[in-house]
Amino acid sequence: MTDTIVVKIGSSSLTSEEGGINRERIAFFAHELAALHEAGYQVLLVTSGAIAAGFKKIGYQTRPKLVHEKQAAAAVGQALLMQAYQEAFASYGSQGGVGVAQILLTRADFSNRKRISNALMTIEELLHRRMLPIVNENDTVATEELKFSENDTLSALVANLVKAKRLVILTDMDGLYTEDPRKNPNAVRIDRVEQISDDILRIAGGAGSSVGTGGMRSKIEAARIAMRGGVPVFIGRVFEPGDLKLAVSGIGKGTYFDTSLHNLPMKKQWLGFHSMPQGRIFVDEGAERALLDGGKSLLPAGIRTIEGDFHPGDVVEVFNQQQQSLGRGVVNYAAWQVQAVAGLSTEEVRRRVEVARIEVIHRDEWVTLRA
Ligand SMILES: Nc1ncnc2c1ncn2[C@@H]1O[C@H](COP(=O)(O)OP(=O)(O)O)[C@@H](O)[C@H]1O
Ligand SMILES: N[C@@H](CCC(=O)OP(=O)(O)O)C(=O)O
Repeated sequence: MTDTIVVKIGSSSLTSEEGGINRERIAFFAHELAALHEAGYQVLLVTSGAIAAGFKKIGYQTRPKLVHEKQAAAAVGQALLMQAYQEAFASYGSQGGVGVAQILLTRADFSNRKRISNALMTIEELLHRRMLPIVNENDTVATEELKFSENDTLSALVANLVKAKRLVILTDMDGLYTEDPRKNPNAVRIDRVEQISDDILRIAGGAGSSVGTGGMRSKIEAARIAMRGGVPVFIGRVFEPGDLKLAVSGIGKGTYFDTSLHNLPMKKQWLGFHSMPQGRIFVDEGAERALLDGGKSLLPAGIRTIEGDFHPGDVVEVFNQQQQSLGRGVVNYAAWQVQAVAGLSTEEVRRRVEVARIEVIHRDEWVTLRA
């Protein structure tokens, strides 16, 4: 079955603070999405930006606050937004680009079985015909939603509806930080979240920029909805060509909310969630790739340094050179033995130490903690 990716782009990434569409950014995102489509994925875009795109044209100085004004601005802006996407997608590649379709939904539609099954059938037919559906809220009728005015929840509902492989929520920040980086520049990014606890919701704070409205909080709440539906989520930034593909493949600039660990066999769940690592092993790029992408075992050749005093059978945590945790595994070596053979070839290792298995961590005893 073809994998489906739902990408949500917020107002702050598409429009300027003063209002109006940022055509350069739309062209950039359209080409990123088209590249994903061309790579064989089924791609759906959930886009905001109608109000932000339309309010100036209708004569408001700043983003309107009253519901009927927002609705009027969105009615003007939605057409401008779609026109900008049409043009941008059509200009992709040399084959006449990628065809797009407009879908307008309200959250209430999701609680009406008939309406939502109609929406799903439409979307499936569009994807089958290799069109790229572009979804926004139907702001003309969605008064309740407009008060909260954010598309994050909508994107999670859409991702669950189409059983997406991943929901990618793009914004102007490269992920969830320990605090709002606009307020505290020393805040640190959280690379991975396995469970959306109250602490995580607390650090997400309130609403964000002046053109966007949901802030980080609504993105985290959306991530929770998607994760409950079994869809892993990425929240982050796509800024340079190729960034979207990286985000989809698990190495993007942002925070991953992953449900995959919940589907692991009991033994690996224990390894990932509950074990107490006795040491840390730092590996080079080759070993990182072998562990994350290749499903391979960890050999001494890829090890740079270690910390802690562990023994065969203990659990250790493995890090890359950027100090990011890659996962955990059961070691077959004592700390002193790893120290003695780090960076050496298998042949050399056999000459220097006597161990039960040549792999420092066998792949069957390994669990990846990065997406
Ligand atoms: N803990 C946090 N980590 C990252 N960003 C945060 C955090 N708390 C609040 N924010 C704010 O959330 C904003 C993104 O939300 P928003 O402006 O609504 O974006 P969008 O229009 O893309 O949906 C960021 O610009 C940032 O200032
Ligand atoms: N549906 C409306 C509002 C969406 C909105 O501002 O959402 P977001 O930028 O995701 O917080 C629009 O397109 O302007």
